[in-house]
Amino acid sequence: MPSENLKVAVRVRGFNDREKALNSKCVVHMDGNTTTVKNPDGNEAEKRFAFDYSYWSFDGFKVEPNGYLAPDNNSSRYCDQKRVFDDLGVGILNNAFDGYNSSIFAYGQTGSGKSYSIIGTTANKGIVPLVCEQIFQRIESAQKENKDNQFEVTFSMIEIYNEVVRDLLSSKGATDRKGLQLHEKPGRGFHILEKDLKPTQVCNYSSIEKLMEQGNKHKSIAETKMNATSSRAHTIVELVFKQTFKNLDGNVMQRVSVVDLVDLAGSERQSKTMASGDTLKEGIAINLSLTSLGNVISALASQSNGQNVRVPYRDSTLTKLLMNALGGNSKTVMVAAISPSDNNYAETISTLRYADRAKQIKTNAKVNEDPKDKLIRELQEEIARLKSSGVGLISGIPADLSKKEYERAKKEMEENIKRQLEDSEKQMERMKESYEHRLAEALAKSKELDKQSVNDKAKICPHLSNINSDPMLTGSLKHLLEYPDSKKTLVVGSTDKVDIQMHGLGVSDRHCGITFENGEFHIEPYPNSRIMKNGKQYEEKFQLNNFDRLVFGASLYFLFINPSKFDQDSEQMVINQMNTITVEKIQKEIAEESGLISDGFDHRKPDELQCINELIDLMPPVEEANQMSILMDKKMRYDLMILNPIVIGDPHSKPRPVILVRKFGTSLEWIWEAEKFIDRKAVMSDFYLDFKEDGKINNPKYISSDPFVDPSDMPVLIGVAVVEPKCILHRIPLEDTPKVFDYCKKLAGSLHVEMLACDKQGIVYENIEKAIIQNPEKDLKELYYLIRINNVKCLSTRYKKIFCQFKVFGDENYSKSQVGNDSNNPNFKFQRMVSYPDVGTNLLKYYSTYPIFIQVLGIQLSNQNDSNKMTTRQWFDKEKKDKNNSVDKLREEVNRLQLDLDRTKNKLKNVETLLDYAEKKKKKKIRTDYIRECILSNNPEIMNKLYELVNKMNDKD
Ligand SMILES: Nc1ncnc2c1ncn2[C@@H]1O[C@H](COP(=O)(O)OP(=O)(O)OP(=O)(O)O)[C@@H](O)[C@H]1O
Repeated sequence: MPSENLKVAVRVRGFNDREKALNSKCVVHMDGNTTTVKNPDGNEAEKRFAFDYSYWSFDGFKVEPNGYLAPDNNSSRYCDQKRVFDDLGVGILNNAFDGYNSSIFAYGQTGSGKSYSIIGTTANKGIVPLVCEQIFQRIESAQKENKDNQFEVTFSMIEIYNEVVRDLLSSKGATDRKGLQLHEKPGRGFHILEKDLKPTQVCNYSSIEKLMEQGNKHKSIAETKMNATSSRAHTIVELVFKQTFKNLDGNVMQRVSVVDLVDLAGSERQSKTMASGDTLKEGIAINLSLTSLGNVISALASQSNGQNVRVPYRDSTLTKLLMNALGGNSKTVMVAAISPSDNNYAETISTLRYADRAKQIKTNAKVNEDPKDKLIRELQEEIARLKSSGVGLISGIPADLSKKEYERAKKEMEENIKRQLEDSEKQMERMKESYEHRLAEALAKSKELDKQSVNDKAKICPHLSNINSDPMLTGSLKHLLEYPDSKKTLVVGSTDKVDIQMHGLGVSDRHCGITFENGEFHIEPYPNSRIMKNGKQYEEKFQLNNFDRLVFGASLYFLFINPSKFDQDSEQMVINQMNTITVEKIQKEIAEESGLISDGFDHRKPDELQCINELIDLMPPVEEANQMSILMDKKMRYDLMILNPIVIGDPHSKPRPVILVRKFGTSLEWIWEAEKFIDRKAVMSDFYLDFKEDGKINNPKYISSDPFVDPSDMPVLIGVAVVEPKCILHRIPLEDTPKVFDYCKKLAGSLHVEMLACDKQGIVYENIEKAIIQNPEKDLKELYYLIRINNVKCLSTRYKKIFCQFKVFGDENYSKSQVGNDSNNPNFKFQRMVSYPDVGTNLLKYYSTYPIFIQVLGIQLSNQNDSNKMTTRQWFDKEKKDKNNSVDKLREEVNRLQLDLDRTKNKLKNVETLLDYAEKKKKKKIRTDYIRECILSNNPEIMNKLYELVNKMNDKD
């Protein structure tokens, strides 16, 4: 079989709710096999890519009554699941029957539609279920044709998270932290030993469906139990397909083909992780596999172009396992899933570039022969050889052999051949037996799965159904609310001694009770447990209604479903509800309830909406980090805030959510960018799992670098000072003492700054009058100046080693002053010469528009350390109480002010009415003591007296 290129398909989905709310524009166009992406900034040419297939699933579809998305008319360009299967899935099926290995892997950012193409939904099945479904249909017809043909299909489902491989079909294996070991075998690459990962034999599609259900369930459990994020995991479904049949010569043949279907982790984290620049993440292989896959693809592409480069398969678990799929014996397809939206432009381009490199890869698939098949073939050859050699020997018996000797040799030979023939036939028989035995086992297992299926029960029984950030995992966990015997309360908790076991951060051993009384379900939270219903936290018992959204602990989301209360076609109703409720919606509800986002959310400007969406996404991990801090008593607190980048001296960025990190009982605090926090949270989770296993914090990995906090000797931003540099365009010297403000816009100190125009040699113009340029637009051809930061006056004594940094037009990196002495008012005498030998319009515009932001940084000193006075939980409780108290105090103050204001308004009104009265009575003057009395009094009787007095007044009074 000649080598062939890896096939690449690109698929663009429709806008999701978030993109619609952001009023996104579609930047992707497809024409034939060409995909074009337009830069939303409009100042770049369109980028074009050509792939084997371009699938337009953006628009032009209708929803059929069973939920299937189909083209809305004959001329529609919409590409549905069937088309993808016809193009890619059928090829995989054919390969499997022809004895070739095949692999398909989906690449793209989170939410771009990878799982949709690979797995799909109940109504819109993807490649995996369709391939599995059709494999059995083909087997059935092949067996009808010839009863002797035997087919065997085994199924396995694994996940790679943080470089660890886990068996998703085993409840124990899915949460085994150490995972499965990879072994290398020459000629076979890396694989997992059968004793560790025993593929399950399957005999029909429904057993695969159930295994996938089970795999998803374990994936959801593993995600919460291990505090991991499913979009960072790679899922590999492997089908091994064996065919045993007689060839035209009547010889028994066996063909084995391996089909790998890979749903890769979201690709966007790769770039963001790298961008966060936090070195601590290297303590854990957050997504080493995806980075390595990129490197392997690049190397293979270079190899295909004739370059002699090493392919770094061994760098990661994923690349080891995909070694064959990518560069060896396999026919491979890659689906690049992209979002149509302008907001995702950068990610889309990066996905398409990745795919573009992948399409250059060449693979070399061969028809596979199973080792057992090889054995059979060898045996048959042996038999043939023996038969023929026997004959040869008989016919070639030396002439000098006596007749007796000849007869004996012939007999011996025949017996030998007979024995060997019997042995080989027995061996073949045994192989057949073991196949039948395994098939019986598979059938028994399939029946077992049937018994376990809670999905059927959930159609009639009230239950809690999980909501996952990966829509594919939503509904994969169901807790039935069944009350055995006289039980009135089902206890929910994290141990195996409760009725409903839930794994997840912040779920206590005994978290809450669910009671069924008078036809209604109620939840009673137990002390210190976090339970939310429809966005609101409850500490008292509350009632459940159909489709209530529940949060247990930090981030376990469930929907309450009581089918007995449905009056219509219940199943469809549940599916419809499930489809509309997402983790994002639940988080939005919580954010609204807590006042983090206010009314009018949907009418905000796209930039603001984007920022709020990012904030909503960060809420669960922030809650999880706080829970881990409590459980490990780390004395740390994480709070979300929106940072206006101008306050940190970055005028070119948009407002964004960041995390304020504080150490209780000290003045230490840090601001972490979202990317850094997300990476750190993954390390914290790993750390936490170690802690949970050992009960103590002793992993040497974290002794020197604690993921919960930054090292105390790391400089932090104290504040920013702003200098207006426009005068330097006129060569007018500037001496200023700008104030330094911190991120809360509080005064943090001041600087002494000078900007002095100079010549090319750095000599300051002495005659200022002569140096001045009236019209820089016309006359300024070159610009040289010195910028000096003479000293900093920092108001707080909680910093040492203070220094400044800034950028001016054209700078890539910051100019840094030297580090000051340990005083908080260091004298730097820092000076830098800035040179522009060619002044252009951009420079003039920049200096006239933007100030220079000088950042002041320093190392924090903690003036007090009361951290250990209380446990982290007590610190949280205290802050909550203090906040409530301060809210109560504020409320009192507001009420008092309101009363004062009402009183003042009344008094003013009295004065106005008195003056109106006087005017009506044609009085030109009014006595001041009457007005004073009017202001002081609020009594109607006195007011009436005043009217009388005014009436009696004459203008001489
Ligand atoms: N071609 C499509 N047609 C209709 N809906 C789609 C299509 N592609 C994706 N979707 C929908 O978009 C959402 C996100 O898709 P999906 O879960 O497949 O993304 P993903 O890339 O696998 O994300 P993750 O990395 O989180 O697993 C899902 O609700 C899915 O049903």
